[in-house]
Amino acid sequence: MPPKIEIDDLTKVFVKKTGSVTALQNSSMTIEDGEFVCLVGPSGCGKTTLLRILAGLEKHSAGTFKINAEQSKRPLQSMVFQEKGILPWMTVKDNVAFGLSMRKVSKDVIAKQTAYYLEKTGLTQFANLYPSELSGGMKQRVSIARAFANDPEILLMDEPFAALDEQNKFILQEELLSIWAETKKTVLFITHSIDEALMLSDRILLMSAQPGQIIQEVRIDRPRPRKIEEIRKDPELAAQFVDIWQHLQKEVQKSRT
Ligand SMILES: Nc1ncnc2c1ncn2[C@@H]1O[C@H](COP(=O)(O)OP(=O)(O)OP(=O)(O)O)[C@@H](O)[C@H]1O
Repeated sequence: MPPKIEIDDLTKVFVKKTGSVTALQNSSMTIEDGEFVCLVGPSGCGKTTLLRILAGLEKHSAGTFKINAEQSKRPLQSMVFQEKGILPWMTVKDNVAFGLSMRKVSKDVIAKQTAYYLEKTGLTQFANLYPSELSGGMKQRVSIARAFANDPEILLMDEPFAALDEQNKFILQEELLSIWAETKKTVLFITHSIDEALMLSDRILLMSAQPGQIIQEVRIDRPRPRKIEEIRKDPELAAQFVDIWQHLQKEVQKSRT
């Protein structure tokens, strides 16, 4: 099977009146079908830009990328953002159903898929509430439920849990992993948290300071769900934590000078 995502020498230059910014330069990576990959890198290195290009929200300046689709009727990608991902004028249920209803899927399928992911994310009893009535954690559950219900070829997640408290973050990470294990979707997930990357990933890709390039990859061969205590106790994972930490320190330093 070909890789699910193939990115070759991708470059993005933002041209502004005051000058231009090279957000990505000759960035390359391949992501296998069903892989969960976290992108980690210093602020401003182009992580969000890369995701936005893959989502079709931004045009790249040079290079190529390809998302290999399995089914022509499926959307190529769904994106989950840190905030503002859900529509305030729609109920929880309608938000989850949104992507499917845009695709004119039959009402029965929409009802079934929506009910399934509401249940999976613990939202069934809140189905008729509006976003303003929800906590931050519940809003992110709605985003995740909608993204999976949409049944895309790949999922793009841009720091989806960054604004949540530690407890909620942990619960949502577990829920995400449980749905991912069932669906085996290919996920590209941006995080600033090394712990989060170690908890979730098959592979962590480390990016350089701007302009962003992939400069190292770390494989995490441990069964999931992983517990933070296990990550701390495991000498290999602890060493990987330090390695990634040092890499980030170095790149942050570079981006400041
Ligand atoms: N629409 C835009 N116009 C001009 N410059 C932009 C635009 N979007 C991003 N940039 C610039 O591109 C660079 C990369 O931004 P991007 O948001 O991709 O970084 P990031 O790695 O996601 O950062 P963070 O971790 O802080 O979210 C930054 O210098 C940013 O200012």
